[in-house]
Amino acid sequence: MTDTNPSSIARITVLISGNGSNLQALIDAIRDGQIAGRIIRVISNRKAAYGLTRAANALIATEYHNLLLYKKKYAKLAETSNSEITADQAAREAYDADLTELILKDEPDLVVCAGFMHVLSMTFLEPMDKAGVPVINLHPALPGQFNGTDAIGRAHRDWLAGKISKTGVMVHFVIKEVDMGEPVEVEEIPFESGDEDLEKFEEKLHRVEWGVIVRGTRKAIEAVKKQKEQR
Ligand SMILES: Nc1nc2c(c(=O)[nH]1)N[C@@H](CN(C=O)c1ccc(C(=O)N[C@@H](CCC(=O)O)C(=O)O)cc1)CN2
Ligand SMILES: NCC(=O)N[C@@H]1O[C@H](COP(=O)([O-])[O-])[C@@H](O)[C@H]1O
Repeated sequence: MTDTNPSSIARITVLISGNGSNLQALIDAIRDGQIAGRIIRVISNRKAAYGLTRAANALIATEYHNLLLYKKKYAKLAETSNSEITADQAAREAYDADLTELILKDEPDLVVCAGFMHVLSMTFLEPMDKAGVPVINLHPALPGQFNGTDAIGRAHRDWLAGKISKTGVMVHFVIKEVDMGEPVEVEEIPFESGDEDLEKFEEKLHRVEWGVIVRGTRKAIEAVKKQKEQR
């Protein structure tokens, strides 16, 4: 991508699992010219993800990539094989390899995990790295804190227990170790009186996320551009 031609528009693939409010923040930011990019495909690991509807409404290509099909296929294979790895691990690795193929055929410049609730294995990360396509993830916690699922609930409980006084949101590069990749954009959220209600606090945190995912995606695109110009 260079600044003087249309290919300066970054091709972005977004992975989701749910409501898609962060996907919507990206769609709106691109529409408003805040991100020099185009979402070329939205892929969900859950069929009922409302984010698929948001993508379709924005005329973005969508795909449902179904892990269950792989689990059924490899459970059957396991009955007749003495493979070292479990059927579940084989299913996940095959799923991830096919997910990579699905993504790379679109020739994206960047992949954004926006509430993608699936731990990615090396059969995804290695080919993406080899293809030079960075993967970033939005996580509702500060670097090194509350990795994994239910990060918001866990932070909120620790605050109520007097263990912490702040949490936050980050966008980070995706590596094998979940939520341990280099941060790209971080915003702290100090807990305040009135945050005792978890549902209301989650709404406050989601509003912070919508800004962090836009700034983090923009920074990642700038890093990709710089890297390509240095080649
Ligand atoms: N290898 C990596 N994969 C993913 C990362 C990462 O940093 N490294 N980030 C995640 C997103 N994520 C947290 O930000 C996350 C998503 C899902 C899980 C998890 O435990 N998933 C379970 C299924 C849970 C469910 O279906 O509700 C699983 O995959 O078995 C942990 C962290 C994207 N992937
Ligand atoms: N570990 C990853 C994780 O917890 N991601 C979280 O999933 C939600 C997706 O919301 P959305 O579907 O409305 O964008 C967001 O809160 C995001 O931080």
